[in-house]
Amino acid sequence: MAKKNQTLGEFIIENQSEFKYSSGELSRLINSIRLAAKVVNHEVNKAGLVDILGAAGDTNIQGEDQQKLDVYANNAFIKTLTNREIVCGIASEEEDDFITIRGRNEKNDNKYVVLIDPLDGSSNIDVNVSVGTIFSVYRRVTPSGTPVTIDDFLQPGNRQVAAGYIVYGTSTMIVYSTGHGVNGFTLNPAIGTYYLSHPNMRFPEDGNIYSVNEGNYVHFPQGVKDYIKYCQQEEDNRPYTARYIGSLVSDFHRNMIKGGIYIYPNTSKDPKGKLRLLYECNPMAYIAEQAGGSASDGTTRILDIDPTELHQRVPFFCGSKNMVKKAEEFMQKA
Ligand SMILES: O=P(O)(O)OC[C@H]1O[C@](O)(COP(=O)(O)O)[C@@H](O)[C@@H]1O
Ligand SMILES: [Mg+2]
Ligand SMILES: [Mg+2]
Repeated sequence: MAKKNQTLGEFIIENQSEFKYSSGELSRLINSIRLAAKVVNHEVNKAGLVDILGAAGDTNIQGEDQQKLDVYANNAFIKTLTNREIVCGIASEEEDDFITIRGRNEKNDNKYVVLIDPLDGSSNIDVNVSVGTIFSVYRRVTPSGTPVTIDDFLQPGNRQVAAGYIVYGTSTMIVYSTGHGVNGFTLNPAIGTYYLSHPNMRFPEDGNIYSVNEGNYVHFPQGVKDYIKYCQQEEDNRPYTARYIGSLVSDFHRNMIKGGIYIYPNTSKDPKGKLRLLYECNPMAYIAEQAGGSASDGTTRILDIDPTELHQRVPFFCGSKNMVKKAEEFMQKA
């Protein structure tokens, strides 16, 4: 049973046996993410003082200008996971292709692959608005000891064994699940320890917050336009409140605590949407469902989508169960 203010380290050890394949490997993996998150948090917190603001000068495979903090966070997570010899492969928003991790003597019998969005909400880095990191963990499908292949990464979200995010905001938190509910841990920066501050997090079934970039309204599908009109009507407990931080992790986190829906639909500009299935939508959908919420692409459950590409994009509707259901009804009707 999760005890409030338990440290993350204690929680990981205590709950290890809950995990079907428990061999300590997944615990060590979560511990590595905890460590890398502290390294990144340290840099984020003094972003204005050190040369970490602004663009790094390169573009990633998505055609986006990489920010210096994107690159820093990417290196921090890859280095930590590689050095601790805890995974056999890593895929990242900031890497064109997946990385094969070769352990000692070129043999790697680690069982897990990790997919990460090292820095989520990059457009907010330079303006001191909260950003995050998102991670997703799978057991490999190829034989242990052999180099990973793309098949180890292109698995549907319902096969995740763990997922979570770090939010670097007014406080720094790790929120994750290994399939037994969602727990949130807050970092005490003075001593560098995470404490269980939000045990058993649950999405309220209903909410009154909607998060969507209405600046793209004219490009939205009719169903989304109709749903936004519905949110703005004077009726029942509406109009809802519009809140959009522009960092998926932060918008999701607020909506999970208060009740709400986040929508990044396909648009006439981006027919497949903007967010990436493997390291943004799958892990957030996993957390949402573990917390009693739901996530779809407007019709199909996100976790049931069979991935075909490492950086593929999907429309994303995620949050309080009844709000997502209502938005899907508008998408079907349109
Ligand atoms: O500026 P827009 O088009 O509203 O997009 C904001 C969305 O894009 C993202 O920044 C994409 O993530 P990255 O910053 O990791 O590329 C989300 O965090 C956010 O919700
Ligand atoms: Mg992102
Ligand atoms: Mg990112």
